[in-house]
Amino acid sequence: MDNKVKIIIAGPRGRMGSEAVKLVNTTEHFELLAVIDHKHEGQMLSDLEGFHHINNVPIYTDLEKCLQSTNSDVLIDLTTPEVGMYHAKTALHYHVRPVVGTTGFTPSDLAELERLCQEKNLGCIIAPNFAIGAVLMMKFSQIAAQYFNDVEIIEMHHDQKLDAPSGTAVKTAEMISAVRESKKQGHPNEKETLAGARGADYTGMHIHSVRLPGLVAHQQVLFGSEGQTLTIRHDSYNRGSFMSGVKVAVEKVMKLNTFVYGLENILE
Ligand SMILES: NC(=O)c1ccc[n+]([C@@H]2O[C@H](COP(=O)([O-])OP(=O)(O)OC[C@H]3O[C@@H](n4cnc5c(N)ncnc54)[C@H](O)[C@@H]3O)[C@@H](O)[C@H]2O)c1
Ligand SMILES: O=C(O)C1=N[C@H](C(=O)O)CCC1
Repeated sequence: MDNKVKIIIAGPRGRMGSEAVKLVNTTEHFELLAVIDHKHEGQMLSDLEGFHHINNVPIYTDLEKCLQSTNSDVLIDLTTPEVGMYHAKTALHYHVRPVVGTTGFTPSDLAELERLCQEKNLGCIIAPNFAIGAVLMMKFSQIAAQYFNDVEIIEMHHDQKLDAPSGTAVKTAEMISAVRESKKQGHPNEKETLAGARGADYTGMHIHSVRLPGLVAHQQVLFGSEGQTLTIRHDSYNRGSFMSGVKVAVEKVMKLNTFVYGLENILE
């Protein structure tokens, strides 16, 4: 019996999932037991392009079947919102701790997962952004919002992203609104002559989503008051930037029996 954390990764061929496979495969105290894909059932990961060097990792298309056949500790999910929600719930039912980077969950999805964690007395981490710099950007923005009531969030991502606004932008807005008095920003009589010009409205602050090829994941939070502005900005230039956060989350979730939403809640 070894002390390695036994891990399943859902979405191994994706931009994030393939980095996570690399991380787990090169971390001594982690062991990749299996992966969940929506195809290639019955094949081995080593059969697939880019993974020839990774031995003894079966591919399942059905998470339940995988959980019944393996003795795993943690499920890392990097898929899509609907799939991620199903995976997180299924993992908890099988007493496996989810670490979810997938974004696009609704508040009721999060509440449901929190309830399930309580019922099962199990840890689960939902992290809209695993990059330490992004977590700091959110924390610094929360501090700044205590002094600046007017704020706009501009998030910029690659054009293959499915959800808008990004999970990071939503989390930033939530953290800011926890300390900011709700305020409808801009001129009281402002009118959009082109629908959407002012972006999404979150308790009166605005969120703008940019999608362009060439981008990875970027966000700036702009504050303004009399005669001054403050801009807090974070840039992820590659998916490697998220991996130290994934590693910490996997390690921490093993010691948790509660639901955690946001990496800021587990960083020391
Ligand atoms: N938390 C973070 O730090 C962070 C960072 C980057 C991306 N993300 C999020 O992670 C998710 C994935 O992003 P990406 O850029 O890697 O996307 P991607 O499209 O490159 O990868 C998603 C993968 O999920 C797989 N998939 C779809 N349905 C599946 C199913 N039923 N079973 C198994 N696999 C399935 C797809 O085949 C694909 O390979 C998105 O929600 C994104 O917003 C989070
Ligand atoms: O590439 C993505 O997709 C990203 N999604 C997360 C979000 O929605 O905030 C984190 C950054 C990258």
